[in-house]
Amino acid sequence: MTPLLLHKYHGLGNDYLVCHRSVAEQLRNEQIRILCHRHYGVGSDGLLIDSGDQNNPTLRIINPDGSEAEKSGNGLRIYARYLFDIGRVGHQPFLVHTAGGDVFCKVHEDPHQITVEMGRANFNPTALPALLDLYEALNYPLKLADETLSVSLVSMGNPHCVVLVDKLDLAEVHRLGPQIENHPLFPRRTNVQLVEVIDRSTLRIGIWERGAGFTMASGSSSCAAASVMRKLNLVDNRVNVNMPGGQLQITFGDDFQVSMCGPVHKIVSLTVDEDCFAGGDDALRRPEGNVPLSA
Ligand SMILES: N[C@H](CCC[C@H](N)C(=O)O)C(=O)O
Repeated sequence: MTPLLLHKYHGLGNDYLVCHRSVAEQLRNEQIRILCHRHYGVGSDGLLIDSGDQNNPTLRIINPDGSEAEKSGNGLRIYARYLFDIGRVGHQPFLVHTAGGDVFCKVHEDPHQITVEMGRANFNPTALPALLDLYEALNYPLKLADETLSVSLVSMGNPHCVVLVDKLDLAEVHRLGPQIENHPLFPRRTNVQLVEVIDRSTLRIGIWERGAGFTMASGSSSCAAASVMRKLNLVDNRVNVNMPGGQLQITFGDDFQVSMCGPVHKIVSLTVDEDCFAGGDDALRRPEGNVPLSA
């Protein structure tokens, strides 16, 4: 086994491990999940795999539950900064391939600031996918076990279900997030955002990520929430999205082309000891967050 060299970065507290595909190819899906575990591994909201070749940067995104995401906004900003740090790119905009579409990234003169052209917000439910034969699903009544919610669906290359609320309550994100993430309407599950409109240029959002759960921030969620609020004419073309981890700036071009700008910070480069995996898959049956009294 060649050394398992990893790099850890975060975008507004949405933290990711980054590795070259030559490292990822040595890892089983269960081992990636252990690496993401907050107590038995390095801990992260996912693994970013530097795929493609020297001149065709390609990003794969693995969630902590082992599922693969089509796109990640914070992940793309982190990947762009990683490519800058290893000297693969400079300050000129460059193309990155993802399963959710090709995007242009730009590392600013201050390399803590990265802009990503995230593509066009797609309001057609089949783009998520969602099992709805509708052209758009805005203010759609989504039936849950104990209630019906008014939701709006949008794809940023990955799926999003946006819930407009009068006042953001993060406890509601924890309560509703898993129910919506796993709703049968979404054959590949979905990311979830609860959104409070502060004014026509400011949102507060809470995020429940597909395959990751509650996160401090999410780039594609910020784009999704802002796009739905723009579609509903509740915000203008420049929106500051506030999350527990901080703020991203979202800007709309023609036809709901979405641009996202925000920070990235590097935490550490490290080599993982193989002993990390010696405990087998037991770690995957252990709690991640605050350990419950009945553990
Ligand atoms: N869990 C997400 C991918 C990461 C999204 C988020 N971290 C971002 O910054 O966009 C999904 O399965 O679609």
